[in-house]
Parts: sequence; C-alpha cells; structure tokens
Amino acid sequence: MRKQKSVADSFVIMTELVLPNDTNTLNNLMGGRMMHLMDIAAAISAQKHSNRIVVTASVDNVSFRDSIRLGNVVTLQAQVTRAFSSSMEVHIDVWAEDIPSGTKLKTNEAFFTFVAVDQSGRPIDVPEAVPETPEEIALYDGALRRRQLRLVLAGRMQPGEASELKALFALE
Ligand SMILES: CCCCCCCCCCCCCCCC(=O)SCCNC(=O)CCNC(=O)[C@H](O)C(C)(C)COP(=O)(O)OP(=O)(O)OC[C@H]1O[C@@H](n2cnc3c(N)ncnc32)[C@H](O)[C@@H]1OP(=O)(O)O
Repeated sequence: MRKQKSVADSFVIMTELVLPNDTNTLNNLMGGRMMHLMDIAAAISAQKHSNRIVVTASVDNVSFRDSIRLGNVVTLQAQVTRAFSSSMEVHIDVWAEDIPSGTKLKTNEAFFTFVAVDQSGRPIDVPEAVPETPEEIALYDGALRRRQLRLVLAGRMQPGEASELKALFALE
C-alpha cells in the first residue's frame, strides 16, 4: 500500500526582509525575485512531503496586484495540496507587512507543481497526501481539475481526456 502523509506535515513558512538589492527603481520588490522566493518555499514544502529531490515542473498564473515595498517583511506560506504519482501540487500565499504602520496585506497566491526525482533525474513516486481540515479538503478536491488544465495547456493531455474539465464546461 502507498505510504500516506498528512498535508499539514508539508507546511512551510518563510520570512524575508525586502532589501535595496531586491527592488526596482520605484523601490518595489522585483517580480523575478518574488518568484524565486516562492519557488524556494514551495520546493521545500514538496521536499518535506516526498523526502526527495524535487524539480519545478510548472507554475500556474502569478499576478502582481499590489507591490511590495522596500523594507517590507515578506511572509510566504506553502503547503502540498495533493500528490499524484511523482508530482505534487503546492499552494503558496504571500503577505507583505509594513511593521512601522502595522499593516499586513496578502499580495500573491499561486500553485506550483513539483516532481520528485531520483539521483538520475527520473520521476519517482511520492506518498499520498491526506487533507484533514475543510480548507485542505477544498484545495485537495480542486487539485485534479487544476492538474488537468495545466497538462492540457502544456500539451501533455488531450482536452478530451480531461474528465474534470469536461464536467466543468459540460463539453459533451
Ligand atoms: C531530500 C532532499 C534534500 C535536498 C536538500 C536541498 C534543499 C534545497 C531546497 C531548495 C530547492 C530549490 C528547488 C528549485 C527547483 C528548481 O528550480 S528545479 C529547476 C527547474 N526545473 C527543471 O529543470 C525541471 C525540468 N524538467 C524535467 O526534469 C522533466 O520534464 C520532469 C518535470 C521531471 C518530468 O519528466 P518527464 O520525463 O516528462 O516525466 P513524466 O513521467 O512524463 O511526468 C512525470 C510527472 O511530471 C508531471 N508533469 C510533467 N510536466 C508537467 C507540467 N508541465 N506541469 C505539471 N506537471 C507536469 C506529469 O504529470 C507527471 O506527474 P505524475 O502523473 O507522475 O504525478
């Protein structure tokens, strides 16, 4: 039987201070730097779940609605939502905090997919991820639909095979 792990065991929290080297000429955190931080936090979460080396396979859309300012404290929270065979979906939330004014704003959210690999870079199976709280269950339930959508967009799945998407759009 496949090993099971609670999704909560993959929870990661990472905190960074936005320094001058991280910003553009408007003193806002650069998008690429933010993506780097998100990739690291999410990868650590996937590693905690799989106890394996992981590689980033895809990132779902990341939008930059609010800028993060020089001197803000950035908090990233990542957790595996669901594991498939060798791949894991990780959900990540990002907050920016201005400590002097005491304000904290959620600025970004994204889903990353990581694949666990062996020493030769070949995909290797990971434990099942078991959700427990209502929020974890909702993320778990939506993960198959998101997986099918990203695999169709990546040209790795035929739209006709995407059962969850067909149900969503009533394609037949
Ligand atoms: C214990 C360890 C300690 C280590 C302590 C170090 C700590 C330090 C922490 C810092 C950690 C930083 C971590 C950065 C992580 C990088 O940034 S890694 C660099 C960027 N990423 C890469 O270079 C990956 C390049 N791509 C690849 O290697 C291959 O395409 C992949 C992803 C392994 C897939 O290989 P493949 O031969 O196509 O395999 P295939 O069997 O077709 O698919 C395997 C799985 O991938 C999924 N997949 C493939 N493509 C996609 C896609 N586009 N979208 C979604 N899923 C996909 C498939 O659906 C399948 O999933 P399952 O059905 O098995 O669940």
